[in-house]
Amino acid sequence: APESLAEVRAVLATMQRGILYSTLARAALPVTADARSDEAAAVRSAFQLSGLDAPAPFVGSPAYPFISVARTPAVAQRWGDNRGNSTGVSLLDAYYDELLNATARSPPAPFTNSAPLAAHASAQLLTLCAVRISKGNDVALSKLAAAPRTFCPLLVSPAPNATAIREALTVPAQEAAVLASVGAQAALWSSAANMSAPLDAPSVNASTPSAVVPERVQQLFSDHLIAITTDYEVYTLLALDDATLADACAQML
Ligand SMILES: C=C(O[C@@H]1C=C(C(=O)O)C=C[C@H]1O)C(=O)O
Repeated sequence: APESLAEVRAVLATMQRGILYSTLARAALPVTADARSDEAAAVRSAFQLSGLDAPAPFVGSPAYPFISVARTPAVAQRWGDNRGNSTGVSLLDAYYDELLNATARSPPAPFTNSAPLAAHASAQLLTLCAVRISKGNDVALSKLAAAPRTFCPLLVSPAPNATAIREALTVPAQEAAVLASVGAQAALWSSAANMSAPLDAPSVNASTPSAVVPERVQQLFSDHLIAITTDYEVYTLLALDDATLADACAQML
């Protein structure tokens, strides 16, 4: 049987912590224009050389293609997202063209050999993002197992409607909870601790700004990770083979 949704969400929460820590690690390193384009090229080719970068979205099972495919309106619509909120770019491009520059409030000046460290922090961050997205597979299977009456009628149709499937998979309250916790963690973990706070109720020194801009970390999740994770959930259900689908839907009868 698939994992429960609660179990999968606990894994997503753990991935989120890893993504946050990698964001903080990268934010502690220099971001110059040169370093940015050199690093982008190095990280891009590392992902490609890994052999896991597929030419089309969602081809095969490796996690990596999701971060290098531009989420154009056509791609978003293919996975049932008609809300017109496609970014038009890949996560990788958004990271190097926008997010990296805007996330750290005051990156340090370059120092000898800072470039490899910075590239490694980014590669780790992007890898964790790809793994987080790949968990959409488990999320979708647990939702199907928990609510066959909702999903089976949508899936057995000869021409399944991606928009209806996406709507059934989308949980706005959970998205809001994820974004709230991302914002809180980004602020708390990158700020100076309030040393007089009680141990069981940590807080930050409000007079010192956090090292990263929480809204930019939330943007990584709202514009990219949640959207692409949901794409992969839709893909997973559309790609189920007949035997698996019959099995999942048998209990409904
Ligand atoms: C991953 C889930 O599915 C969707 C995507 C979410 C996410 O990426 O965090 C959150 C809620 C759902 O809209 C989930 O329900 O947990």
